[in-house]
Amino acid sequence: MYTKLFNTFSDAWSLWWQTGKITQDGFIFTIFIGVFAVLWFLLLLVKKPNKNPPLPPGPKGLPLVGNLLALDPELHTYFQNLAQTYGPIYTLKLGKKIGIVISSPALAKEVLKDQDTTFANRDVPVAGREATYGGLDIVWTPYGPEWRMLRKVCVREMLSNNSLESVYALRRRELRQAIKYLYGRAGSPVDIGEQMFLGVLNVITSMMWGGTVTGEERAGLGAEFKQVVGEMTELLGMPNLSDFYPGLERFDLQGVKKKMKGLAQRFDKIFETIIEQRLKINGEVAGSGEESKDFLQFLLQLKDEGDAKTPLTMTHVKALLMDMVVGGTDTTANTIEFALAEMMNKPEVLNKVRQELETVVGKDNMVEETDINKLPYLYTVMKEVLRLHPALPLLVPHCPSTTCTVARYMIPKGARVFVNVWAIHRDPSIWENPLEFCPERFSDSKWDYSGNDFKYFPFGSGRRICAGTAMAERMFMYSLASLVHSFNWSLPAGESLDLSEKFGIVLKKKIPLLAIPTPRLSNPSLYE
Ligand code: HEM
Repeated sequence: MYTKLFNTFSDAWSLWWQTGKITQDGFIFTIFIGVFAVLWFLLLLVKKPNKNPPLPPGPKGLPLVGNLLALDPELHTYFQNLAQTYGPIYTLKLGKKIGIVISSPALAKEVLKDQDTTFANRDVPVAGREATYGGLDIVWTPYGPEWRMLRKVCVREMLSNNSLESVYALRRRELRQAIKYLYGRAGSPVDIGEQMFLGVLNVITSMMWGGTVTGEERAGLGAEFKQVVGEMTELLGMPNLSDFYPGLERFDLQGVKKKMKGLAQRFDKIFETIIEQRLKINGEVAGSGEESKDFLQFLLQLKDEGDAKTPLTMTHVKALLMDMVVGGTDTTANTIEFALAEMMNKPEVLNKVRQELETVVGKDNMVEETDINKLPYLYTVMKEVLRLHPALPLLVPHCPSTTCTVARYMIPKGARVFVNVWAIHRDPSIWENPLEFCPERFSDSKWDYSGNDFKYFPFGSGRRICAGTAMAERMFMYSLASLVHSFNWSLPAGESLDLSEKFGIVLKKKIPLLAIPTPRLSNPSLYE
């Protein structure tokens, strides 16, 4: 058989040579194709086809460290600048970790809506774990039954509109307290962020366990608590080597873990004391029907009687208290501070808000929370400040639970995904004069922050959307309306307004706003 095949082949060979030049050209072509086919076949054998799509593009990094050395601490602006070069999705190599940065509405939608279940997880940083008893709170618990249980407990019992309605008296009391304090400081500069922080903290702690900070303690403790929460949110946003090289965690080279441990312990001591006192009182009044009706009481009851499949432990109780204190205070207080600063910088906006308040509330009355639904212009101020200074500029980073594809790029399981909502809110292709503070852009109420529009989503979107939106909205509107209605505001002599930001997981003013209140209501007794 081989002889027959050889003969056929050599016959064809001589025929080619004998049929002249054209045949010789054909021969060379055939040889070329043959060699090419063999090489291609060999290549296929050596290199298996790569079915995985590539990672998104990104800046070249150095061996071992990747792009870590180039990171700027002001991550939101740094990420925005890189997006100009690498586009709306890019990769950063952060030591052993892959970071993915998303900066367009279409891709934010793909991550937070189309593939929400996959991305509803967190890559828990060492600082987050240290602050929340090992990540046992709502913010850091992975998506699943435990997270659902924690979120349901908080939203239903504390943060829903119905629960909030039932404790309006607490908010009113705390806000009146704050206004009275400011009245006492008339003519002297006050730290607006600090006072608003204390106001929100008091509302939250009184909703949780009935405790507040008043009188003499107010100034001192306000500053202390604000500093502790501020440092915690700064550590949560800071790039930490222990997150990028898990093997280095035990060395804690930047001291992030140690610092966070110290800060968290300060709150833990308060929580322990309060829980201990409550358990003692509960023992004393058991069965008399005189038990407290606050959030802590509900949690302690749930701990004893809750679902056996997903139990609520004492550690969960403390982690939830930590979430409310850390997640609810700085976010809301910083937003109110930015709003007053932006309005003082644009007196025409401040005057418009004031006029609206004079019409709806009048100079002979203090603002009530029921008034806030009748203040549409103030509402646009809130939306605009949340556009320009979203409290969480990169949301809380998300993390896919499995390797997946976004925009034809591979996003590996466990990557840290930053959605740069700050950059989307300042994108000139979406917003006219994006850097200008202009509440009127929200006049047609086209935009809301329910998480359905990926051009504007200051509270996030999807399963992990902020759990405290209703509370933030009420506290912001009620506090800002009261500040503007009750006082005229001016800067200390020789000071100028600074509107720059400082990055942390929660954005804050680089320079705190110090402003002087001058009472403006008709009757001093209103401030009592
Ligand atoms: C102006 C005020 C606030 C803003 C702008 C804000 C914004 C956000 C954002 C962007 C997220 C992350 C969403 C994501 O990961 O995709 C978040 C999460 C969260 N927020 Fe807020 N927030 C505010 C106030 C509050 C308040 C007052 C509370 C509670 C008292 C609160 C509780 C939470 C919690 C528990 C989470 C974690 C949700 C989860 O992972 O399931 N926030 N918030």
